[in-house]
Amino acid sequence: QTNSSHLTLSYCIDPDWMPYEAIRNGEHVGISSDYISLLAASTGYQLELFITKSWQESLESLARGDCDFIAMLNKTPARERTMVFTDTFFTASNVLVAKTGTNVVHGYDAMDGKVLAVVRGYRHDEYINRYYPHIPLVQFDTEMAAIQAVADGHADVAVGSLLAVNSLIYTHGLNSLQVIGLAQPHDMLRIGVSRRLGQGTSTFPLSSNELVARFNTAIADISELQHVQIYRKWNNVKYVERTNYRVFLWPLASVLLILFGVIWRNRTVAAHNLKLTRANAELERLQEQLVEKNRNLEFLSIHDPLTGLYNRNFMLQRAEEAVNAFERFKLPVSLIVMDVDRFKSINDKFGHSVGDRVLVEISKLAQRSLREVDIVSRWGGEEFLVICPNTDEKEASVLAERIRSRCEANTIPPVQVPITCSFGIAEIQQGDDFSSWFDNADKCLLRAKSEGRNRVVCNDDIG
Ligand SMILES: Nc1nc2c(ncn2[C@@H]2O[C@H](COP(=O)(O)OP(=O)(O)OP(=O)(O)O)[C@@H](O)[C@H]2O)c(=O)[nH]1
Repeated sequence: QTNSSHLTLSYCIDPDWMPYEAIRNGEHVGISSDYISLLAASTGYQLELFITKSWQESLESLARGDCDFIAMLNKTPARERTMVFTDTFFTASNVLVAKTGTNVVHGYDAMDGKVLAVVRGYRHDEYINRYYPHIPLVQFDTEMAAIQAVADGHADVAVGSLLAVNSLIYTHGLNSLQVIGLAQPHDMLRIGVSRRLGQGTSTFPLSSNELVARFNTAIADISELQHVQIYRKWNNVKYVERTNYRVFLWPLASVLLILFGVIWRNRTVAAHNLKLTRANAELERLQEQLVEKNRNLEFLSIHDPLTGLYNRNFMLQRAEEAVNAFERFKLPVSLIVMDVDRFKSINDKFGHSVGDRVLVEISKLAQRSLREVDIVSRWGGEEFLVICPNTDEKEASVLAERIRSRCEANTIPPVQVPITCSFGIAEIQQGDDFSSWFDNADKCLLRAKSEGRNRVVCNDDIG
């Protein structure tokens, strides 16, 4: 009679075959670890992991009797010599892996001289040697080493179980590799119980066949839901993570692209705006220059550039207006013609620029001496003309006298002596046009000159 709760069995696994099984920090992890837990619970046996460093070592440990069974492996004719196998409790596809861009290969018949990487002691090693002896094989200790050999160009194709291959490709970032086809046969994973069990030195009360029968009962009890849960638990977190990265990659790239687009556009617009602002500022400056020039032109068109007084053209227009206004309103208006005395001698003696300065000073003096309403202009050379609106001859002669006396009292350096002026005045008469009106004033000026200069002569004085 056996008390199953005290019965202990040790088992070996492949220490590096995720997600099927592996030893991590001395613990059994992976798909087979969950099945072992279910079987332990179902049988009541204590199932203990015997730690090994490689798959080869696990097979050897079983052969030596260090472990009683192997947790998960395929049945092969060679293995059947040392093990009795349970029913299959997990199936998985095998795949061929090669560099991205390699043609798809359907099975080993299409290998076409390619060098195939396999794991030493795995079923494929035995299977290909038996059925496809012409395929050149290179053997590696782990699936990772076999796949890495393809990535590094030491082999053309590697064969491995789908889940493990996926896991390795994605956890190790071997982006240059891809699955190029399915490889027969599929994995039909079972427990392999050592034929030594129940024989020789074995203290276990059941024979290997009896234990297999016991395990088969437990395997049959595993529900489909439990199978699915185990599969989903271990099939393969990394793969999902990586898929997520890809899901985010395009949106992220699009967002970055749009962001760069917006930044680039803003920079372009800003640069364009800066150009526009500068162009506008330049335009404004030119416009101001133009306005200023127009203002100068306008000024020059009606002013004398030397003295700043109105010029002859402007004065002619104002004089015509004065004649017209007189014809309509009969209000008195007088004309004063003023001429600098002996100006030629000033030019001759002191030079033309001193002569210019004298003209400027006398202009200012005349302007200061007249009323707001009077219009004073430089008529030509050293001759000035003043229109005095609402002014009769007598009143105009008072104005002229004021200018005359101020000139006389004034000296303009370097001319030592006072510079005097002579004046002719005529009030407009009925029937006068500008020409006759001016002639009258000019005659008076000639009289003033001939009578000794520095004096004011009115039309009335001539009679
Ligand atoms: N410096 C200067 N001289 C001028 C200007 N316009 C005319 N003149 C000179 O003024 C002088 C006028 O001389 P005249 O017409 O002989 O008369 P005046 O010397 O003033 O003698 P009276 O009029 O008879 O008193 C001439 O020599 C002209 O060359 C000017 O804008 N600047």
